[in-house]
Amino acid sequence: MKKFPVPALFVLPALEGPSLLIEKNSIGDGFQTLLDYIGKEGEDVGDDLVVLIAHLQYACKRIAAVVASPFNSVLGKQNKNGGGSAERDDPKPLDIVSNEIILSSLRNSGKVAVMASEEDDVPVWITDNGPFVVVTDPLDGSRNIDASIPTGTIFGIYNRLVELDHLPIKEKPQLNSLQSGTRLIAAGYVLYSSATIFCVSFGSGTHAFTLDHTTGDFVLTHPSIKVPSRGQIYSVNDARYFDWPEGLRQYIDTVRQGKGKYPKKYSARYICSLVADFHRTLMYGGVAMNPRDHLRLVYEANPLSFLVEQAGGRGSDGKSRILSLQPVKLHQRLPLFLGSMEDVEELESYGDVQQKVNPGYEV
Ligand SMILES: O=P(O)(O)OC[C@H]1O[C@](O)(COP(=O)(O)O)[C@@H](O)[C@@H]1O
Repeated sequence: MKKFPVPALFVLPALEGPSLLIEKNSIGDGFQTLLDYIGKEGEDVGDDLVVLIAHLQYACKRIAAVVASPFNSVLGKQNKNGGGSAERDDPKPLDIVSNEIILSSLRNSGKVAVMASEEDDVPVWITDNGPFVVVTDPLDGSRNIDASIPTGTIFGIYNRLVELDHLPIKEKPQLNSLQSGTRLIAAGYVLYSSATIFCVSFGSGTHAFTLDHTTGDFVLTHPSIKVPSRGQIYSVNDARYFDWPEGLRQYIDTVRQGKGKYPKKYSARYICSLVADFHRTLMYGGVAMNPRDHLRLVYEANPLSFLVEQAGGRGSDGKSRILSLQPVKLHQRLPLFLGSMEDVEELESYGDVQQKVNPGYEV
């Protein structure tokens, strides 16, 4: 039998059972956990941000436990009392629990001035001298929870705008939260799936850490992720085909037939859970999209665009770079196209790809 050269590997000794083989990372040796990686010997993001990330990862471990709990079936049900608003969908109890878990961790960190959440009408002012502003969708894809389909937490981190400190408490949380995506200092998501993955960027590459349930640590498993410049997968809810504009129909028809710039027939993948669809796109390339005004600029589009750009890809609203858009309101929705540079650029070249018809779909 042909022998393959063994790549540089190191072996993490397991307490019991088979050893766990993990590819040696390209950032350097020794940065095995998320907290190692962002500490002084790693990317050194600064003490304040280390404290914030430590609290955030703790919150996400708690959410991971809640979504996997046998007792979550009640929490997954729709909130019959509403609780949404004109701009927000009705939250499920699990959305609310996740929101509270994140809020309490951010409070405990002492490092956060404002938290703006997809689940709250207005941002919460936490502490005057907290250096950071956190925007978050605490549990995206919660409509999937009863079927145990993956969900995720999305977050973005900005510096607090000290020049706004003199403003009244009614104004400064909102203005701090409406910063353009170009000002993000970090962003990430946590995927709750067969593995729990914490994917983050501090502005120099996108890195993913997988939860090791034996130690409770997020271990670096995907350093310096590069989204392939071209994929062969499109991800969209194509039951909406007849509500799409002509340009988007043409694009999808073209790549399905292998008649696009990349002469291969594309495959479709759509989980209908943004973090899961985005994570797969980061790994395999292609384009993940929601062409109607549904996903939110502040909580979803900006953080994920930051991550995909840091991985060499593109985040677009079908016409422009997402990160360059100035948010005008907190719960602003927009069409979203994320993925491989060449795929997103090719899609944009069809011009008319934003779905204007948005009748309100039941499922
Ligand atoms: O119904 P569509 O247009 O396929 O939208 C699905 C998208 O909506 C989401 O479920 C988020 O919407 P909600 O915030 O209303 O749950 C994403 O996870 C998913 O990608």
